[in-house]
Amino acid sequence: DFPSGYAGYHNHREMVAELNQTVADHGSLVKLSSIGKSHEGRDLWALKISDNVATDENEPEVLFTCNQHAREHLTVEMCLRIIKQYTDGYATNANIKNLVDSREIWVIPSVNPDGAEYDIATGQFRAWRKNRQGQGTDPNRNWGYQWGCCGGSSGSPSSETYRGPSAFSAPETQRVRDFVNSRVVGGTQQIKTHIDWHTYSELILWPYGYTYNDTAPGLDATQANVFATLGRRMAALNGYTPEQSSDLYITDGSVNDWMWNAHKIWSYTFEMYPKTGSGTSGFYPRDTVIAAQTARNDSAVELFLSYSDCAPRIIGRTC
Ligand SMILES: NS(=O)(=O)N[C@@H](Cc1ccccc1)C(=O)O
Ligand SMILES: [Zn+2]
Repeated sequence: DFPSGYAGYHNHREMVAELNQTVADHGSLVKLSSIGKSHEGRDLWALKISDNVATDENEPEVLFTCNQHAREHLTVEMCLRIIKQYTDGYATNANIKNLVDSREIWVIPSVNPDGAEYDIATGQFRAWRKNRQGQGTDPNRNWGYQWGCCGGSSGSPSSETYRGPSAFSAPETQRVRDFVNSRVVGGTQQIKTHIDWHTYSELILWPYGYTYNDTAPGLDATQANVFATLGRRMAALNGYTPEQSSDLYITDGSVNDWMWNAHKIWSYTFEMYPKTGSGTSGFYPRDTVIAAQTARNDSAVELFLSYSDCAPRIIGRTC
């Protein structure tokens, strides 16, 4: 379990209990389902939030994924914050009610539960990043677009950025892939926008990560402008630094590149608090920061949801 000073973080059992409590408290707004199993057999939970939640309505869908990287425990708290905002807030906040009524919101609070549990299993943090297959695969180098193309990952199993033996070799990326693929209804991908939550550095990142170029096959200048404009608008609200992810460093096989190329989903990474840290200490802020550092993103998430029907509207275009 988490060491003292970190009890406010949810371990896997506590996270599942929180999801079940949300179903108990807001049964008409949420539907909890498993999209399958992790390598070690833990359920990968997805919570759907919407009015008429049992019906697949013709509404734009939004996906939030958290905890691809095991040690980035603050991101689980961020996904739980989004769930709380858009369920508890429904009855009292008109903006929240409008967004829940007009969208279908999917939240996957832990993509890598095996790694997250391994990181805390001894009661001392292990600074574990990857999943638990063999020496570990980095889920965020295992996605199937430009996998291993460009020096943005490692072929060495011991590496922190090991891409795996093949694209989608990790059960966890396979399950999220299959879920997203399943949201193609009548030939149209219903999920329009996505945020993948990470720590740390306080950044908002967008594709492509595999190339330094702003435009590349499947991503033209107008689309790059939409990514940057919406990214900058969100950064103005949470104080993070907005940039194309390759401005940070080249990555290949990241979730954002696949979401965009395979489905044209406007897919971002948010790197949360802290802005800087000494090595791995930055991954372990005490639980006293959880409330402020998750609520810090409330307005950026609200703006994101408001543009999720048509992100190009941010630059005055129609869909
Ligand atoms: N969370 S992190 O420290 O691992 N940083 C992320 C940053 C990142 C995320 C998405 C695309 C490119 C880069 C990573 O996957 O390397
Ligand atoms: Zn990460």
